[in-house]
Amino acid sequence: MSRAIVLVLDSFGIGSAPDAKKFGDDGADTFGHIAEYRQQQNAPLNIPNLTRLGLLEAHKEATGVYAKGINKTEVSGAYACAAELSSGKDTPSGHWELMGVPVHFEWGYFRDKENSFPEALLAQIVESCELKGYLGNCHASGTEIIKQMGEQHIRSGSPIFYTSADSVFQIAAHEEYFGLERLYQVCAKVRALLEPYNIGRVIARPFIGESANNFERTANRKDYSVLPPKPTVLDKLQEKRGEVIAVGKISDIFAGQGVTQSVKASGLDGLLNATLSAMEKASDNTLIFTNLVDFDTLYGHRRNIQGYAEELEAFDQWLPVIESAMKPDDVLVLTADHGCDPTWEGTDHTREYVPLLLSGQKVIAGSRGKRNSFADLGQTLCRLFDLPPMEEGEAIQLS
Ligand SMILES: O=P(O)(O)O[C@H]1O[C@H](CO)[C@@H](O)[C@H]1O
Ligand SMILES: [Mn+2]
Ligand SMILES: [Mn+2]
Repeated sequence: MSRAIVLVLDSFGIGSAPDAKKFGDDGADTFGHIAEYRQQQNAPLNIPNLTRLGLLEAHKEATGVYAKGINKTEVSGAYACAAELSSGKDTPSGHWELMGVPVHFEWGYFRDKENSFPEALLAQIVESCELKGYLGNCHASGTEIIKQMGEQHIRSGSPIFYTSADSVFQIAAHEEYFGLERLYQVCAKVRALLEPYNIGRVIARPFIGESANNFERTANRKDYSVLPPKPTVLDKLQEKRGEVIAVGKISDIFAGQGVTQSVKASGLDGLLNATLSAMEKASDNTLIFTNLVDFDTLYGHRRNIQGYAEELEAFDQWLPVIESAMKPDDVLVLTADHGCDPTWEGTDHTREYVPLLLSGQKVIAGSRGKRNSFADLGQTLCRLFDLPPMEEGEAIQLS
């Protein structure tokens, strides 16, 4: 009997995927470009533990070249790169596919950059949420739009609606002036009104502060996702009386489906401390599933290369701590849900390969090649937990 600890470094892509061109992302490489930037700064990325677990080799499998400036070491884990089958490069699709359920249908999108939302929908929202009006109604970066419209929002009481290349409806509002609970209520209503539009997520984006110079988003972000289209590994494990401990955003991403315990935490240290406490308590037959959101939200979307690099170095330092909390049969998995290259144009995700780095006492080191789908991880977990196989994905050989 085993336990698996799956850490999703949200947005940590390792090179443009075979179908990246379709997304305008040919040449994107979140990891490779961060490494290149740091080499140019004469401060090469210091990630000895990720390197030991096979990150450099997985990136080379994906791109054909080694990331710049990083010293190679002997690899002690199994490593692969995986392409995505799902139609979109969004967070729910990436996570569901990792758990064995790629998204084969097309999401609805609000593609217009301005006046993005249909008028009929906006009218319904205003009426059912008893709003005076709304601001935004465009594609935007969440931190920029609160700078631009936050003060007007406080004066008018109208929430800020925006979207992106993802299938999302995002609502920013001030935690105190508008009220956090009221924002959540509005999001829940919008979630229901979006039914005919096939939209993946509504995201509540609360913020605090008094003026454009000091508005700040808080950890009270909440995602209202639709249910995964089919049962995932989480459901299968739960059926077999296994435990699924979801840390951070994971429970929201699966709309609670298949989760037996949800632990909320924020920040890299907060999320990894919560993961460690789960590792201390969890019995056999448990999946501990953690999403590390800051890579994406604070650095990828903000196109903050140096911030992303430092977060990677901080994460690397955590790895020996996590490894020392592992039991002999535990398997640790490091992966990602899509890319978000901080050197790329715009502020959206990038279509990339993700790393699959598997380690633990029973894992034999070495390459596991290029995988066609993130769902190979789901199939691997099914085998590890002795569950019936998923419809998609090929299990990765551990030993
Ligand atoms: O710019 P912010 O608000 O961080 O939003 C980003 O986060 C959302 C979820 O990943 C994406 O749709 C993108 O728009
Ligand atoms: Mn994501
Ligand atoms: Mn994102």
